[in-house]
Amino acid sequence: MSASLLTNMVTVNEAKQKIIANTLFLPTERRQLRDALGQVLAEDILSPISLPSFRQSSMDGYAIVHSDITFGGIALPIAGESKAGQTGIQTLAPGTAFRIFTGAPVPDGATAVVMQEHTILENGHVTIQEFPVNEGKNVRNIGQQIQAGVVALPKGTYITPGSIGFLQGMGVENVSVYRKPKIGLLVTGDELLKTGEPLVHGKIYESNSAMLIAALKQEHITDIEVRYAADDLDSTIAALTELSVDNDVILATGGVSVGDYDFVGVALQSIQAETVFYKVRQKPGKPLLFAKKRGKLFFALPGNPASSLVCYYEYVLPALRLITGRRDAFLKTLKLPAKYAYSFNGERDEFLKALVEGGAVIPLDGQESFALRSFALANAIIYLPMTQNVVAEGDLVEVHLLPF
Ligand SMILES: Nc1nc2c(c(=O)[nH]1)N[C@H]1C(S)=C(S)[C@@H](COP(=O)(O)OP(=O)(O)OC[C@H]3O[C@@H](n4cnc5c(N)ncnc54)[C@H](O)[C@@H]3O)O[C@H]1N2
Ligand code: MOO
Repeated sequence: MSASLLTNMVTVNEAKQKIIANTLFLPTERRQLRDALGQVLAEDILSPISLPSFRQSSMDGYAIVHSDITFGGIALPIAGESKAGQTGIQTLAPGTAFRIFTGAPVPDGATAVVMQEHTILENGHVTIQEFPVNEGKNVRNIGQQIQAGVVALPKGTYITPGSIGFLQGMGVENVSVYRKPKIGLLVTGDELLKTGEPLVHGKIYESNSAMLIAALKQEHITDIEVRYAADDLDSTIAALTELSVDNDVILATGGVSVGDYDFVGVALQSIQAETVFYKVRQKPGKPLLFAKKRGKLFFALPGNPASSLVCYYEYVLPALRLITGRRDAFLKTLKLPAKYAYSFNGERDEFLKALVEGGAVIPLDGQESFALRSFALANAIIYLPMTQNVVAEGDLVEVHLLPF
């Protein structure tokens, strides 16, 4: 690896700050609301209508004038019916009741709805057993949820199924959102076999690409171009060059350390990507490299599977979220008591695969960077800075929740 790549190792915090400082929003696009799940609004959405847009009954029962009910047991003649979907405007005369159903328009003049469990129906009359009946009872008012013309959802909102339901309910069809990134994924390593190929001595089944594609899918990112490069400089340069044409973010796995066959760093230099940092004072994932070129981001992830995935969650995922307009870019962080003692004496901060259970966090067995069994069972990562290298049972530790 050439001298200029051997920059000083950065700390975890410095690396994260550099990612924040080097990410720009991707362009926006207009999308059908129903296709915008997992994207971020690039505009304030003003409510085109009030919700509800007419007075609605929230119960099956009888619409009345509440002041008619001066004592319990008053009987009112049933003068009409309002059912959900009814479009004509109806008017209720004082001293009468309307049969009404949930979601139906409350007739003009009616001031309350009495649920049918509080009534007795006999000979075309309804006896109201409730007293007093408060004005507005069981009536959803116009604009009670939201008034027309106000901000329904602000720019920067992450679109969830709840957001889609809310906007759909006010007739919104299209929204402006930040585009999802296109990802180029470079897999390097002469030892790698595809599933189905016979296992021979010295070879392993390639697993990082499936793992990273799955992680991207959890972020609703599916536009992924995968290339494989042999462990030589020319094919690594060729693959990175091709992946840089159409993609916004290029991820490489493997070949980023100092071995004679680790070409990713040099190849990135050859294509004039500017190294932002190389090597982070962390375990696992020390040789992580972050570079950029004309707005495109390059992450060279260490080949060890657990290192790759830790670096994805701690650095790549936040970068992907930042460029797509998300404010909550980093994994959700909380402090929890450790269920078991743990200590280390290395000179790097540690990320531990962990399980949050019953209000505590368990560091899992098998933290080596080649081992994925612990990751397969984990729902969180414990972050231990070097200043907290001895953890006693019950000590509070920083926990990063994995997305599920
Ligand atoms: N002399 C030194 N050697 C190493 C250092 C160091 O500082 N000095 N750092 C070690 C650390 S820490 C890591 S992490 C690894 C990173 O190595 P590379 O990124 O160059 O990755 P490779 O050598 O290509 O592979 C490492 C390991 O992972 C397996 N691998 C790679 N790709 C895949 C894949 N797609 N699917 C499954 N497994 C994969 C590969 O077979 C190796 O076992 O370097 C240390 N060495
Ligand atoms: O930093 Mo490496 O990821 O420990 O094995």
